[in-house]
Amino acid sequence: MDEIVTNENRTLKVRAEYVTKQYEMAPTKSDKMKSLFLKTNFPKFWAVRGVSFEAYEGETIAVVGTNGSGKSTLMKIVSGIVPPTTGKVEINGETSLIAINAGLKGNMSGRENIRLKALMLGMTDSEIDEKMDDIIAFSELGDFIDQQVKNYSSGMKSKLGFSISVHTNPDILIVDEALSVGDATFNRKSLAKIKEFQEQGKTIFFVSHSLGQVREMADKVLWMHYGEVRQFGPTKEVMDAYDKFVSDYKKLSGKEQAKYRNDYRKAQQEFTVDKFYESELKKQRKSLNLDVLPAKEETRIYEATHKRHLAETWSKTEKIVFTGLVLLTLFVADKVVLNLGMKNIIENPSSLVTNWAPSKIHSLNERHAHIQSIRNGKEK
Ligand SMILES: Nc1ncnc2c1ncn2[C@@H]1O[C@H](COP(=O)(O)OP(=O)(O)OP(=O)(O)O)[C@@H](O)[C@H]1O
Repeated sequence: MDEIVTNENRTLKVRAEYVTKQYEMAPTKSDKMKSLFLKTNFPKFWAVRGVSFEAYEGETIAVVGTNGSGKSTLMKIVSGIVPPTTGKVEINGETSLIAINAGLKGNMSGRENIRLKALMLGMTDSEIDEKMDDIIAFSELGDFIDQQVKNYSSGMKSKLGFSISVHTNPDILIVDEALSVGDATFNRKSLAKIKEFQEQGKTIFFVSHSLGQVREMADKVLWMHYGEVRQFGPTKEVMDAYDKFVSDYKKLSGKEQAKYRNDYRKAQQEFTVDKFYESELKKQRKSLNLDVLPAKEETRIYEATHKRHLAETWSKTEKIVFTGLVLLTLFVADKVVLNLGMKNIIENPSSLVTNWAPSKIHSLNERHAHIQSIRNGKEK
């Protein structure tokens, strides 16, 4: 991404343009598998519909919205775990996603997970050795650190994930509800850590249902509403509008609420990139007070709104061949090459492609060698 600096001398860290994510509503896991490789007719819907925003160095952005509005999906796209269907996200720096369970391997101990995740995030062995005690102490897991993570409660997993991420010093931190599952003491400590990051000028995204926390911590709020950005701007302005929406919605009768939800869900099913392109053109023409935009700009918007992610353009056969090769590689490499876990890969095989972004290949190969040596050492 080209270095962009605002007139307040702030560097652009994340730019999302016309991002969408389409999911298939497959009822069971095996249906989901089938839909990856065979032609199926499960209904589709758009969990994210044409989201654009920019985030600068030093900004703390809260992502709010009702359940299922697309907050986590958007954060996974920003952190590169899930590819968008169309549109693009440009990142200037290293992201670290803290979500309950994110990137933790259940069949390994907390201590082994610390080493693995830290290696994947680019830390060297000696840096990890140096920070290991601090990470364990911050996580408050005590002797449980040597237990397998699959036996942890969700709060314990969140504490471990949070502790690892804040000690790996990312410059773009994405916290997805991890702040709400710990106990009160841990949450206070986590908030203090986030404030420390704010003072250091990092870019922070956090998903939260705690509206008080949002007002206290965020500079800006991104309000997601049924997959769209309903509003993005200064905290007070957006939160006042959000509070008003919540209180108006609560005043509706049960029947009216159901109609409201159904209308939006229908819009999520009927969304198309073509319709979105047309509405985007109208919006821009109106804001510039023009009947038509310059042809070059209309073409640019067409291409940007229709740009499909590589992983989403593959044919079913290509997916079968690629997945077969990947499963074989993972088997040989003892399933730790990308720290994704089988469940994630089955649910979202294309995440493998995004994690092999060209700029990361060199370091991932190096880290893989490290990881292998840890595994070999452990098995001796
Ligand atoms: N892998 C998936 N396959 C199919 N649908 C999915 C998948 N992941 C998310 N969804 C759907 O996408 C929509 C958005 O989900 P998402 O988790 O992003 O919402 P959210 O705003 O984070 O919700 P919450 O506040 O409840 O955590 C939901 O309708 C969800 O069911």
